[in-house]
Amino acid sequence: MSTAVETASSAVIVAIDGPSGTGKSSTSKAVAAKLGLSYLDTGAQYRAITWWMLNNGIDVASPAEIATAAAKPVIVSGTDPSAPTITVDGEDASGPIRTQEVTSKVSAVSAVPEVRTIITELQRSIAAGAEGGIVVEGRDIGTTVLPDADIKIFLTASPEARAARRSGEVKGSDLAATREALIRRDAADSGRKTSPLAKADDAVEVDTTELTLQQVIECVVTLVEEKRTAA
Ligand SMILES: Nc1ncnc2c1ncn2[C@@H]1O[C@H](COP(=O)(O)OP(=O)(O)O)[C@@H](O)[C@H]1O
Ligand SMILES: Nc1ccn([C@H]2C[C@H](O)[C@@H](COP(=O)(O)OP(=O)(O)O)O2)c(=O)n1
Repeated sequence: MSTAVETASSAVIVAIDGPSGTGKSSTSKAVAAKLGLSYLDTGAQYRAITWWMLNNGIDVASPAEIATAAAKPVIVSGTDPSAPTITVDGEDASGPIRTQEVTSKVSAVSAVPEVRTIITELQRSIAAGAEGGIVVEGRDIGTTVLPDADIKIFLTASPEARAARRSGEVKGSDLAATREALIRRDAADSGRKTSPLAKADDAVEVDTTELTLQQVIECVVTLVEEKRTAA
């Protein structure tokens, strides 16, 4: 499998990775909008394939069943940062992929190598087609999907900060339970065999615990602009 992604020479590819709640999606969308780049949420694609498996009677406790079905759903991602979209077999999946059921199963589905091969190819073809450049966010973008990205960022934050951010999104959610669920998902995502959540050696690590979202966005915009000027 080739990892090289060819884009126009002026097109910048930005890879943003990190655990849940570190600010990847909010930062990536804002940076892409500010710099006129496309935007790809790779977590949404893993959520979409998980949603399809759950809807189609696949036993998500069985890696063999998941592997056999992995190529069946047609997942399409819209990459406008001001209105990102995701469809599965032509159906809008943006709402249903965020349910608790999908969140609790997505690590198991995304650990299956056949799933990762298919989704990784899809991600590379989207990045290659983004003529003006793209911000791609996920867990393995800098290490596996786009190892030649022009700039790689790895966002971190304390589990407490991440849990507070996540439970702030859902009215009446239990902070301790959210924290435990986050830690469990991070452990599964970091511990899987195939392209685990990891910082690439050449990624810039940004700890967002004490930063506002605005500060993180400015930091990443500056890093991308410095890179563009140096190129
Ligand atoms: N630096 C920050 N400070 C406070 N809240 C933040 C910060 N970054 C992101 N958030 C909020 O935290 C939540 C999770 O952010 P999100 O971008 O979805 O993270 P991720 O994509 O890494 O899971 C969102 O509600 C977002 O607005
Ligand atoms: N590049 C990626 C992106 C996400 N995943 C998997 C692992 C994650 O727990 C799930 C969901 O990712 P998503 O970014 O939507 O998660 P959160 O926004 O942090 O809740 O998908 C992955 O394995 N590889």
